[in-house]
Amino acid sequence: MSETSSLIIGLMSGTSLDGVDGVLADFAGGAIRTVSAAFTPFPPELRSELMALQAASDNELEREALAANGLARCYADCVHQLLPQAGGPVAAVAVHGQTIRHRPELGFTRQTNNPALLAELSGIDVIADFRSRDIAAGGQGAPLVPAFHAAAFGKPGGVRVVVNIGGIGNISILHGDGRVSGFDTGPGNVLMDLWIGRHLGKAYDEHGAWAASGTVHQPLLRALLDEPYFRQPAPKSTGRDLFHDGWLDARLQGYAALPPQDVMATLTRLTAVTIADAIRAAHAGIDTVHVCGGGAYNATLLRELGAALDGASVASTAALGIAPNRVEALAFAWLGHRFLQRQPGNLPAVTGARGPRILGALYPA
Ligand SMILES: Nc1ncnc2c1ncn2[C@@H]1O[C@H](COP(=O)(O)OP(=O)(O)OP(=O)(O)O)[C@@H](O)[C@H]1O
Ligand SMILES: CC(=O)N[C@H]1[C@@H]2OC[C@@H](O2)[C@@H](O)[C@@H]1O[C@H](C)C(=O)O
Repeated sequence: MSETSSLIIGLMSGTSLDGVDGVLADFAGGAIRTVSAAFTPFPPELRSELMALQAASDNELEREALAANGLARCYADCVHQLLPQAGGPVAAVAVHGQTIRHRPELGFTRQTNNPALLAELSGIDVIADFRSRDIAAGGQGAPLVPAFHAAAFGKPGGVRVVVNIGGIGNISILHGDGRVSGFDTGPGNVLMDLWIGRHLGKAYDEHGAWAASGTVHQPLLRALLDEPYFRQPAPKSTGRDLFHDGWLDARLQGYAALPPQDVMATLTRLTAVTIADAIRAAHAGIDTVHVCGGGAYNATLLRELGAALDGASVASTAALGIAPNRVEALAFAWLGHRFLQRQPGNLPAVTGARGPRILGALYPA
């Protein structure tokens, strides 16, 4: 480990399963600064294997180990894209891994990865496995980004709301007195991606154009909203363990005649209203929300979110200085920085853990 370097690389591959977002960050003097960013898409075979590993399947122990090796190679590619901009030693690579199971109620979460191989391929200390200590302390192990949102976006004396819309959605309410609340709201893009993939063979609905061509179907929306997770009190977190194709297909029974673009419009509305309801329940009278994650590029979704919040203004985190597609990777760089300082990374008020804990495990170079 380079004790003197303030540079840390953060790597995030999230529930959308599109690839690896990486940032090279500089934490010198207590600042949080992005030096450069990179994206490494997953090779198609790795993506489909990671997708298959989201549910129980044949010979999954061996297949998971092989996928972890493939992932580590993708992470190493992303690190090698970022290193030329470092201009000096990098203290550590902080890597999330790929969630393939998230079952805090059973006492585990699994972010597959081979951090030892990444340390070998990069020659840099690797910090991995950020969620399991929080779960060991009775927490959800997620969401972890609210602590980073508070550090990067908090506004003393005023309330800020940050919404991450990745595969899953999660909110952070940053209160003016320093208190932070937050939880996973439910589906972000995961159901929309699934639906457009099935009908148009596309990875996602570019700018929400397809959804905008359809009409929201109220009975289907009510059927989708009739999911106990939405009413469950925080702390709570979720993932593809709940929101997968089987979940959607069960609720679509009886709606086979609906035009697919109407289903898309309804799924987009579902994401917007579940996020808006969660924000309203956590704090009344919000006039602005800041969105990050890939959903920030879906104009229809942002319009729906503003409407569901009674006309509140919806901006991207770019307005606060960090591009929406960089926030999560930067959050993991920050969590790596906390680990190196032996500072807690979790917020017990968010995850429900018994107390603050240092998150992560070190694989020396
Ligand atoms: N131009 C765009 N138009 C519409 N949607 C987009 C656009 N760009 C990205 N997205 C959406 O954002 C998703 C990727 O978001 P992101 O990378 O934040 O997710 P993630 O980090 O994998 O998920 P999570 O935060 O749940 O772990 C894509 O799958 C797509 O649905
Ligand atoms: C178990 C897991 O990987 N959860 C992810 C997922 O993607 C969004 C949401 O669900 C959030 O809970 C979390 O990611 C972010 C980075 C978090 O921990 O805050």
